[in-house]
Amino acid sequence: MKKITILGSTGSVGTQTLEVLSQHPERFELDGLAAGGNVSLLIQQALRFRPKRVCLATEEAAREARAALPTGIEVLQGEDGLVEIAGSGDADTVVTAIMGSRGLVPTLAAIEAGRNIALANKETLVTAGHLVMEAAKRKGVSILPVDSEHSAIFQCLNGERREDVRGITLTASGGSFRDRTREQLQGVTVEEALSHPNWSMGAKITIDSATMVNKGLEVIEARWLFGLDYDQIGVLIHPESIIHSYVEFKDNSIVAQLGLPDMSVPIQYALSYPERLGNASGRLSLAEYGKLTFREMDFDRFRCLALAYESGRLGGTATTVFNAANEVAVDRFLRGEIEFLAIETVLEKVMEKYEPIANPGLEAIIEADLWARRTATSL
Ligand SMILES: NC(=O)C1=CN([C@@H]2O[C@H](COP(=O)(O)OP(=O)(O)OC[C@H]3O[C@@H](n4cnc5c(N)ncnc54)[C@H](OP(=O)(O)O)[C@@H]3O)[C@@H](O)[C@H]2O)C=CC1
Ligand SMILES: CC(=O)[C@@H](O)[C@H](O)COP(=O)(O)O
Ligand SMILES: [Mn+2]
Repeated sequence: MKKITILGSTGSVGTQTLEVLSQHPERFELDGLAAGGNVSLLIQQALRFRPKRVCLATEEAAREARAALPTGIEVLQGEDGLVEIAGSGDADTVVTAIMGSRGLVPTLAAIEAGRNIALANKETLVTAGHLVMEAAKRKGVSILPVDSEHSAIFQCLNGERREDVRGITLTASGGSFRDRTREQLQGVTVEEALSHPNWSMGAKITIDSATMVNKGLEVIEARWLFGLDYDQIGVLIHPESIIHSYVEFKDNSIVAQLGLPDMSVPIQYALSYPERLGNASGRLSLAEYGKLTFREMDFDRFRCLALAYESGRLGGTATTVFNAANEVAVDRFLRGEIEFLAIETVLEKVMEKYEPIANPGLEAIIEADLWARRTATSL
């Protein structure tokens, strides 16, 4: 029986992870759950799955959960509770499904405690990939990708020699506005931006998909997960989201992973690896699709992707700052404070003002993250 802790259990990835667990009760047992403010859903989840401990973001939410849950379920609270739930207990695998760089410190705590990581929270690797990968290597734990593209690459690389890899290509749906010109992006609404053509996901990643920041974060995530140079990581628009990504080898062979756009597959694989388990989700029929289409990435149209590559190539704290500035800009857009196109402007201005630090430790990372948040808020 594999014991699982989920950070971010009430979100899109978190709820789908619990569905995977419920499909395989003979294989998985829940150890801990952590959520932000959705107390009623967390209580329902805890009553159904009976973890040993849960955590909520605030004291008020934790009090409400304590009143509703049996005494056998310990209720923790805040950032300290999150670190405790990630690093103590009996979990074999911690699923990091919190949004944002807030996931970094609990992920490091889980690694230090020897847990394997099923990593959905890409912002963790963008913020401090070198620290996470070094800690994982030192502790001998696996970082198993949940992000669909990285799960695809991970599957394509299975049993292959790294020196035989020429490069990888991450596919991008193009997001909510893929058929619009830049001019047609003036004045788009939050509701329009939240309407993803293929995936149902949390608000922040859906906006990232529309700006193409999501693919930028994924390029940086891939650099750390697979130890590649940025020149070896390409992006291709694939509107159907059926080919989840592919690897090209030096003999010109391309190996791709295909499937319906359904996160239960990569979530389950990260939990069951190296085994594959049955999945009640739909099966892909290529005959039904008939054809799959592709378009060259346009870096002038999707300027944020170019900025992500630039920050990745600068290295050090540049990606920390890129990520934190983006988190603030997306939040401001979602609250109606800035226009959609201003997300890009905020990113450009913050990056222009910043001088990255090479090989930063955790303290320097946290400082850079806070600086970027303050700067992105003030623009
Ligand atoms: N959704 C998807 O299909 C995919 C997502 N990802 C990545 O996975 C991560 C999660 O995405 P997604 O599930 O869409 O996001 P959601 O916004 O749907 O969920 C975020 C989760 O984080 C929780 N949370 C927020 N603040 C805190 C806090 N202070 N302490 C503890 N938990 C907190 C939320 O709790 P609450 O709701 O209770 O406030 C919620 O459970 C992101 O990094 C995203 O990029 C990657 C690939 C696919
Ligand atoms: C499901 C998943 O992994 C998301 O990151 C998804 O890839 C978003 O789609 P696009 O960024 O390709 O629009
Ligand atoms: Mn993805």
